[in-house]
Amino acid sequence: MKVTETKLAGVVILTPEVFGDHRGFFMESWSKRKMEEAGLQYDFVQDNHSSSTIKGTLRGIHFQQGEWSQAKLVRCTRGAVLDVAVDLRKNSPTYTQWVGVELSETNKQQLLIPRGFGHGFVTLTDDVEFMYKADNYYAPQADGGIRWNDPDIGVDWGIDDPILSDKDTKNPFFKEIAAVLDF
Ligand SMILES: Cc1cn([C@H]2C[C@H](O)[C@@H](COP(=O)(O)OP(=O)(O)O[C@H]3O[C@@H](C)C(=O)[C@@H](O)[C@H]3O)O2)c(=O)[nH]c1=O
Repeated sequence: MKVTETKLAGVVILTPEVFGDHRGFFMESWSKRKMEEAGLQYDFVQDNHSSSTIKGTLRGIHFQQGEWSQAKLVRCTRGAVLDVAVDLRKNSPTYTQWVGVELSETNKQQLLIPRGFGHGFVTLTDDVEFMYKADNYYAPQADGGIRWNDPDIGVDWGIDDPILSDKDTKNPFFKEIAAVLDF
C-alpha cells in the first residue's frame, strides 16, 4: 500500500497493491495492520455504500459536528468521482482549504479524511458506486453541511449544475455557520 500526502495534513491517498491475472484482480481493500504500519490509527465502526445513477451527481459538502465527527476512508468501486475534502479544523494552517482527488474503479485509490473535514464528491461517470468506512456512527442530530458552491470555500467541481439532494440545495453558506463549527 502506497501512502501519498496531500497539501492538507492528515488527508492521504492510499494506493493498494493490485494483483491482476487472467481471472481479474485481487487486492486488500482495507488492512488495519497495514494502515497502522503506515502510522494511520483509525477505529472504523461503520461501512457505507451509495449509488449515483447519473454523471454530475454531487453529494456534499457534509460533516458531523463535535463528538460525532467522523474520519472516513472512501473509495469508488464503479465509475469515477472527484472526491473533495475541506479543512474545517479551526486551528489548522490550511483552515478552509480543500483538496480534490479523482477516485475510480480503475485507479482503485482511496482517500483518508480525518475528523474535522467536510467531505463531498461529484460523479464523473454514470452508475457510480461509492463505498466508505467511518470511525463514528451516523448521528442525524449532528449532521451538517455547507453549500456545495460556497464562494468562501471555492471548490472547483468542474460542473455548474449538478444533481443534488433536496437537503444539499439548502445547506447553509460557510460564513453563516463558521462561528459555531467546533472542530
Ligand atoms: C450518511 C447516512 C445516511 N443515512 C440515511 C439518511 C437518509 O435518509 C439517507 C440518505 O442520506 P443522505 O442524503 O445524507 O446521503 P448522502 O448525501 O450520500 O450523504 C453522505 O454524503 C457523503 C458525501 C458523506 O461524506 C457521508 O458522510 C454522507 O454525508 O440515508 C443513514 O441511515 N446512515 C448514514 O450514515
